[in-house]
Amino acid sequence: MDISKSEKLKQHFSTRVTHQARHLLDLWRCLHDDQWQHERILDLLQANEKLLRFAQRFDSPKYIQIATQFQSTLAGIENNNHPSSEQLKTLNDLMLQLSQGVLRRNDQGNQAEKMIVVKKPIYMALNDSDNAIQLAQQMEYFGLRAELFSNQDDLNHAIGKRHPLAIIIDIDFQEIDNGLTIIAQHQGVKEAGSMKTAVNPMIPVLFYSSHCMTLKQKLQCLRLGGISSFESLAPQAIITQLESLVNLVPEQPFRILIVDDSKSQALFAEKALNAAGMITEKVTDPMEVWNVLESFQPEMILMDMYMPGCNGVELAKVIRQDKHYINIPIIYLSGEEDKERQLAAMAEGGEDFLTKPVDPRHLLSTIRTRGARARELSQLIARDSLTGLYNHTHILKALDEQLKVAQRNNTSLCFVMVDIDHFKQVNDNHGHPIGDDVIKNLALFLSQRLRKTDFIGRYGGEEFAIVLPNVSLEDAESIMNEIRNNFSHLLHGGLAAISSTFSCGIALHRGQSSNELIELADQAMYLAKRDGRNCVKVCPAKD
Ligand SMILES: Nc1nc2c(ncn2[C@@H]2O[C@H](COP(=O)(O)OP(=O)(O)OP(=O)(O)O)[C@@H](O)[C@H]2O)c(=O)[nH]1
Repeated sequence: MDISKSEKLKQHFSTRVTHQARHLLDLWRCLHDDQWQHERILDLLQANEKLLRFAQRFDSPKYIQIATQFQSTLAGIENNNHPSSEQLKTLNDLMLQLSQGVLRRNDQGNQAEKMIVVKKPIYMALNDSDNAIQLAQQMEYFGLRAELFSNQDDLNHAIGKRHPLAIIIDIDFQEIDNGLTIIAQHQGVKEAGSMKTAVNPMIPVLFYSSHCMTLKQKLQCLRLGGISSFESLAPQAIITQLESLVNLVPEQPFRILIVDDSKSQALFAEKALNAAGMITEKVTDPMEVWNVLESFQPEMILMDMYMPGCNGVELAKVIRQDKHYINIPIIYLSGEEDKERQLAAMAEGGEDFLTKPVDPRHLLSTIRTRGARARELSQLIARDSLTGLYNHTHILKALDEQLKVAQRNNTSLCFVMVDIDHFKQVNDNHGHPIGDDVIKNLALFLSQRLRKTDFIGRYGGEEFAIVLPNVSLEDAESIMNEIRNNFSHLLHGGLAAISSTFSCGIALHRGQSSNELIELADQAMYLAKRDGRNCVKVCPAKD
């Protein structure tokens, strides 16, 4: 076989591996909204077997190893139908590794492992073709591929042939309300105005209207699978919405600490939570809570009210005195039926009160709702309000944590500083709102182009800091150069349409402390500014 033929075959299998990995990740993601049932496990096993087959033909050791381990862990679950916390942890780690591989780039430096990311296109049907072309161009810089349609027949044909990642459609495409009618046909919803739900999974749709939509129209859009409706074609908002659709990183399972002196009750709660994919740790001696809090780092505590030695309310009070656990939701689970006592217990720091015997569905829905809120809250605390990236404190925390991981596993790590060029002039010449727009676009751009497992933070005003785990200096430089180049083509500020550039300094971790590493990246960035800006410098410098 000649080289080009074998290369072609390799590419063919690499695409299949990527597709199959994405499919497996999708199945895994759906599982988190549901219970672990036998059929679901069989689906996962089947998808994983296929992935293993493709990976073997593509000769990819990394994917073979992930799929083999996934298979043996799943096979262990098959018999008793729901996973233990240990099995959940293993599976989750494997899915995380898989998602890193099929994201935008693979940084192993090994050609055989480099995957081609095939993403479904986005179908775009807008009356304003100039704006559609401009939006499509901007989307391309974010790695999103759009296919444009100027008539309904072509659009219908394309949807019939292949479902896109999403559709962006004018509600008045070609004629009034025609966009809504087209989508209703494809989503299997006949009466757009009724409460009927579609039979098949819906294609995500972003509805656009050049005029102010009525509430009735907005409701129609929602019922037709609309994830958003827009009255402006500003790329940033649209790309942010699309971004959530391509995010493949599996959500981390909830970590719940169960405190109950009754072994059988603790076991009952553990089984119910594990069966819903949550990781648990149980403590039957309340005096042990402190040690487990530290080692397990739970996101929520499910606590019995009456235990020997101390009761749940006292324990909740002590836990809350520690600033690390001040916001941790505590849910009491008890046979206490006296409402007054229940309320008194909640006033002492409990989030909710469930009376035994509790219906497992009630238990799960309480934990999911409280857990999701608690996660949102901690995200808000860790995030910068303008960009949604980690704030200064948390990016440094992420750097410290990742340095420990790199040291423990003997893996590489790069720290990156990014600073927008001549930003003062942007503000002075175009005003602060346009300056803010540039900052937001760069944040979105970095989030889009880097792996979801990288850590991106807003370090200061127009300065960003990035932690790239498992990346060599050469790869980090080439990624940041590609991002720098693409960013310089982006347009910001709507009608003002200005472009902007950034300078970048990268330092490779070689056993330094976090402060030393920051200092090195800063020095490299200084060199980038000194050498004319709009460039990337690395430290240690290349010979
Ligand atoms: N619009 C906006 N401006 C900000 C924000 N934070 C900081 N700035 C501005 O960013 C500018 C930074 O300017 P300088 O540090 O002088 O650097 P520069 O003009 O980017 O020049 P070089 O870094 O040397 O290329 C200052 O004018 C700050 O007021 C923000 O959140 N929004």
